[in-house]
Amino acid sequence: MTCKIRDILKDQTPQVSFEIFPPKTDAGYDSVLSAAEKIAALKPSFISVTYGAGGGTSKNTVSIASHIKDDFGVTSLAHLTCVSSTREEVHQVIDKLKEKNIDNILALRGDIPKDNAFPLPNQYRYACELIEDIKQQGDFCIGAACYPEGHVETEHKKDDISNLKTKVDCGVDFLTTQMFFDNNIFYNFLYRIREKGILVPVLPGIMPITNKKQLRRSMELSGTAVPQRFLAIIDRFGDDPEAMKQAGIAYATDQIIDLIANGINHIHVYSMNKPDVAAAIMNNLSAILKIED
Ligand SMILES: NC(=O)C1=CN([C@@H]2O[C@H](COP(=O)(O)OP(=O)(O)OC[C@H]3O[C@@H](n4cnc5c(N)ncnc54)[C@H](O)[C@@H]3O)[C@@H](O)[C@H]2O)C=CC1
Ligand SMILES: Nc1nc(=O)c2c([nH]1)NC[C@@H]1CN(c3ccc(C(=O)N[C@@H](CCC(=O)O)C(=O)O)cc3)CN21
Repeated sequence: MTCKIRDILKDQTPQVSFEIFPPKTDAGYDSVLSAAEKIAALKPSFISVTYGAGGGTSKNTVSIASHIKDDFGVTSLAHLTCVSSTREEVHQVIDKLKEKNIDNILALRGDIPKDNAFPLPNQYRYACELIEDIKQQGDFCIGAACYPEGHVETEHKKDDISNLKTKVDCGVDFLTTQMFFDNNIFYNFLYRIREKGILVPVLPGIMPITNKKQLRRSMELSGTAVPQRFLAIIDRFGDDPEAMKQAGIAYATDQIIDLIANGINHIHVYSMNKPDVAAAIMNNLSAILKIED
């Protein structure tokens, strides 16, 4: 049985998906798998598995994504980045994904590692080149990333949207957004891209910030604006781990409820490897996720 995310996204009942990252070393493998199992037990619409956040690659993404699908019974979305690999290496990973019958790939350029030369001659430069290769190699459902506040490397927001249109036209089935902490930024972005003819489903990406260190790391990755309302939370609760966790989960829940209230039915949550955070969010939404349109 195939389970393509583009088909899941046709369902108009509110649904939540989660993201996890593979271990940095093999020693962490079992604990990540156990977190994935607990998150899968919450029955999200799918679980995505990153591939070297902040640069680099991961040899465990394919294996974790295949356990999620085959052993834990939840659709998986394997991230694949192309900037830290040769074309040949990328083709080998695509082959492995095909072998394991993984239907969904999030095709990313990837973060540029600090000490690497970029772009390398004859290697990948943009996500759209990766998308073209994935399409040639198999029948995958392809997702890609988009940036409601503009990509950090792009000078003009309008260039970012025209680059996004080029990317989507290469054969993207759905988009996930970079994290944002103010829903108005997302609504505005959605309006602007629809106006430019980008019509694929867009999943807002919500990151529950449950400690101070994570906020710093997330800001480095995304360059996202942090609203005053959220800064006040960090200021007041940042040094009390339990209070910060509760406030971060409540803030993310509030964003999700507002999105669902405004007709956005599929939400991607960057809860990363934290089953307790994922469970708390699901619990906060228990009645809302049963509502039919
Ligand atoms: N869920 C996730 O894991 C997410 C990851 N990211 C990360 O964001 C980074 C960028 O990845 P992608 O969005 O896939 O890259 P991309 O290739 O779509 O865009 C990268 C930059 O190049 C520009 N660009 C794209 N296509 C172009 C073209 N044809 N001509 C000229 N300029 C072009 C874009 O405007 C942007 O500034 C990666 O670090 C990725 O890992 C971002 C959001 C979510
Ligand atoms: N530029 C960019 N690269 C990404 O890989 C990425 C995004 N943006 N935005 C969306 C998601 C969010 N991602 C994230 C977000 C936070 C952490 C994080 O907090 N990492 C901590 C903890 C790691 C650990 O516990 O081992 C870190 O310090 O790296 C990781 C990946 C991955 N994704």
